[in-house]
Amino acid sequence: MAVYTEVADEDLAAFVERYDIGRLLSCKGIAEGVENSNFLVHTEAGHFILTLYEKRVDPADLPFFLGLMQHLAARDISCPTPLVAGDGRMLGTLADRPAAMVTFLDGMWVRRPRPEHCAALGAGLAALHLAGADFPMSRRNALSVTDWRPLFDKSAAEADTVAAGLAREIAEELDALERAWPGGLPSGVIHADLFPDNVFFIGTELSGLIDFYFACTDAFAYDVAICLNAWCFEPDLSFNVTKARALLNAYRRVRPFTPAEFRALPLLARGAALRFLLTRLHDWLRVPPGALVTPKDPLEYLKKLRFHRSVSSASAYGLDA
Ligand SMILES: Nc1ncnc2c1ncn2[C@@H]1O[C@H](COP(=O)(O)OP(=O)(O)OP(=O)(O)O)[C@@H](O)[C@H]1O
Ligand SMILES: N[C@@H](CCO)C(=O)O
Repeated sequence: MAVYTEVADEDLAAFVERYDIGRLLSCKGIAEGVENSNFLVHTEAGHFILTLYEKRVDPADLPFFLGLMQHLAARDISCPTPLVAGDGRMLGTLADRPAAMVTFLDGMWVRRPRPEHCAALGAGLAALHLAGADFPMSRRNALSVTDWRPLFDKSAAEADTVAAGLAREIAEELDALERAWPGGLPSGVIHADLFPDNVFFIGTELSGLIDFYFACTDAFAYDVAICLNAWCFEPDLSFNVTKARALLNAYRRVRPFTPAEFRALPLLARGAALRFLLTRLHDWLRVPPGALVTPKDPLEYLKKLRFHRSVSSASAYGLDA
């Protein structure tokens, strides 16, 4: 579920009136997503998405996220464009939460991506990286290599209740990644959570990228590694090299990899797998009683991590040097 906050009808109508989008006709809560409360708003001017930012989003980061979407949309990246209210602001307050309205994107996310989808994703990701190059703001990645150990510390004592030996395996992986994590790779704005449920398609054509609320400034190839993890494994968690090759080749046709990025890819993929293993483990151990949210399986990412540990070069991902 992702409607944590109920909004009174008159407050919603007053909020919508701040924008030049005609009268409010209807508003429905959206069940998907886990972080924020989202509503589909219909007005005389069309459909929009209203988001109320819940506690995991730091309000200080909102100008970065909203400014980034505005910047990318102006450079032909199909992403939600924040609406600007009559007072010139993109951010308002509704039901005591920071709130914004963005444009609605057509398309659906793909439950079982095929190589064609992975190729479209690769090209879209590279285009996003290029389009973000002149975005003037920056945001530190709050879930990068130096943040993983403090995050793990919160779950270490209970990790073995999820899988025997998990605490030790994560601790060893952390040691290895902290020692070897590459610095100095080409960096800029990355999405950092470009999973299939954040990418809309119409047929095999990519129609939109959403959910920029983990976006930050970090290595481009790390974003690619996140996508390799999220898009290129089968439901039985076997690695699909055809999908990886499609993703990576489409990416590099738009933005070629440097030799250092090429070499770093297996390590970055391990790091990306560990990042999602750790956030999922944290959430798995803290499901609030009675919550309607289904936590995501941390062990899926343990298996992906083990795969990347067995990889010695980017050619295992279908990439020729
Ligand atoms: N601009 C948009 N156009 C169309 N639908 C959208 C848009 N933004 C969000 N949605 C719908 O709302 C759902 C939830 O959005 P989103 O993934 O941003 O929520 P969240 O709670 O922040 O996410 P998550 O749990 O993935 O971090 C999406 O799956 C999609 O169905
Ligand atoms: N994409 C994340 C959750 C939302 O950010 C995951 O699958 O763990």
